[in-house]
Amino acid sequence: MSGVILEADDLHLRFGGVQAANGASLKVAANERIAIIGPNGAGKTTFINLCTGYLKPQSGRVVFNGQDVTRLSPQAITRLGIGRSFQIPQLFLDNTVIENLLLALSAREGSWSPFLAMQRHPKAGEMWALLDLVGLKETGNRIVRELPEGMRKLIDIAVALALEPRLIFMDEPTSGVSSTEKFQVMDTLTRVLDARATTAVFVEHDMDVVARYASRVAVWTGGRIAHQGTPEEILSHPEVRETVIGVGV
Ligand SMILES: Nc1ncnc2c1ncn2[C@@H]1O[C@H](COP(=O)(O)OP(=O)(O)OP(=O)(O)O)[C@@H](O)[C@H]1O
Repeated sequence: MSGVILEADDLHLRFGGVQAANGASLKVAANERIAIIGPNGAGKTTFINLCTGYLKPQSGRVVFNGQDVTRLSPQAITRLGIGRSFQIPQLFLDNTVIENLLLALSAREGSWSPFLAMQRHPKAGEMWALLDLVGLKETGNRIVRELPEGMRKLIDIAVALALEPRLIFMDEPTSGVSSTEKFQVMDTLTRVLDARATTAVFVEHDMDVVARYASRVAVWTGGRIAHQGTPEEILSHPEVRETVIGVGV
């Protein structure tokens, strides 16, 4: 595979009696859109946590752009260019959208800008441009708590993108989003990722979303990949249909 930017190699992590990563390996090439699917408890979130520094494996390694990042902190990994968004958006609910974006940026720079100085932040212009790109410019001054889940998802992703990652891991970008909003959220997201040449790996339970937006699908079971291929190959694979899709992924 050419243009590999991230390689996770043979990751193992056990929580008590649960082998959450059991030889998890994945190569990610620039500009891919990889969907990770699999049953509950298969180790999908654990894999994201291992690649983004939130968990450390008992063995195996993660290499990003030729650098071993396995033991680095989440902040150090973020600074190197790996972003992530969460299943439940990690936002300051009582602050405005733009304050959330600026705080993320301040955190990356290792500073803590007081909220009152936010609007004068040197990057404020850039943040408004990013909000415009995700179609949320009108909401910049709204308090996050007041916004619907679909918007919060996009804001959480915008917070990750504010840090200008080359690669972003997204844990269920459409969970909690209504079925009418999900394609809108994903269309916006794809447009922004394309505009910024950002590679993406996302956990997804919605097979319509997988079919429409993934360039490759990795099927997770028992802490590692059981199958991978194009959406067409994977979504028509008899074993995947029976063991993964059939159980209500
Ligand atoms: N911090 C933890 N401590 C103990 N066990 C954990 C921890 N995190 C995950 N696990 C266990 O590891 C296994 C894999 O969990 P993980 O959340 O990675 O699965 P998942 O595929 O993301 O599931 P879901 O689709 O439900 O989000 C599960 O059995 C889970 O209970």
